[in-house]
Amino acid sequence: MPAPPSPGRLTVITGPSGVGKGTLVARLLQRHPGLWLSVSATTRTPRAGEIDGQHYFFLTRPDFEQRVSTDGFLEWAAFAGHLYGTPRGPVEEHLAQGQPVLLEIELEGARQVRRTFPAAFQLLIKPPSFEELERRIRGRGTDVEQAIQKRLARARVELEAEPEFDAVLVNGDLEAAVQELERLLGFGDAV
Ligand SMILES: Nc1nc2c(ncn2[C@@H]2O[C@H](COP(=O)(O)OP(=O)(O)O)[C@@H](O)[C@H]2O)c(=O)[nH]1
Ligand SMILES: Nc1ncnc2c1ncn2[C@@H]1O[C@H](COP(=O)(O)OP(=O)(O)O)[C@@H](O)[C@H]1O
Repeated sequence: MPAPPSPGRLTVITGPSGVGKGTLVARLLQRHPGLWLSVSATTRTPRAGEIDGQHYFFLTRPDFEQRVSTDGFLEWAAFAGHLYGTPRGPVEEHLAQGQPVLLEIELEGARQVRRTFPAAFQLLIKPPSFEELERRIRGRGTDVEQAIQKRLARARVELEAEPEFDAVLVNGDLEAAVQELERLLGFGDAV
């Protein structure tokens, strides 16, 4: 059983698109408001209902590249034709204040964090099956076919990286998965 997230602990959550990372993290944050979730920057266009500064910071590609050149990202990567990055300043500030920090990022970013923050806890979320993953991406209704195809192709690579992770969580039954996530992060039975 891992120790409760110590003050200033960094946790990385990775997993294929549509596996339920956002859903799980939202439930976790509701139950544990002391956790802080990093808001990423991206060059992709907002989906219906996504708010700039809340779900993502939506940047133009030149603005994103400018921030790369000034070392403004803790990590960044290309995914399905767009760029995604973790703004460095807020993460460092929250960690310095002793607050546990969550990053919800794809595989290449997780690998970069493994190099720069080797003490970070790295968790892979898996679907019960590939067919269920595809059902969830399609059922979400947020992506055009081309974006779905890119995400499914990438999903196979991400799932093959399982041995790189400190822990693996299968998101089958949602409530059971939230409880397992709490256990893995050291919250025990606390709700
Ligand atoms: N490396 C990296 N990946 C990110 C970041 N923010 C989000 N991602 C990942 O980018 C991928 C695509 O995210 P998104 O376009 O929101 O699609 P979704 O995963 O299908 O909801 C997901 O795997 C996210 O975890 C980031 O700051 N850095
Ligand atoms: N345990 C689960 N069982 C069934 N559907 C789920 C589960 N977790 C998430 N979903 C659904 O799957 C879809 C993708 O979830 P989402 O959180 O957007 O994934 P991600 O952030 O990993 O791309 C959403 O429609 C969500 O409601």
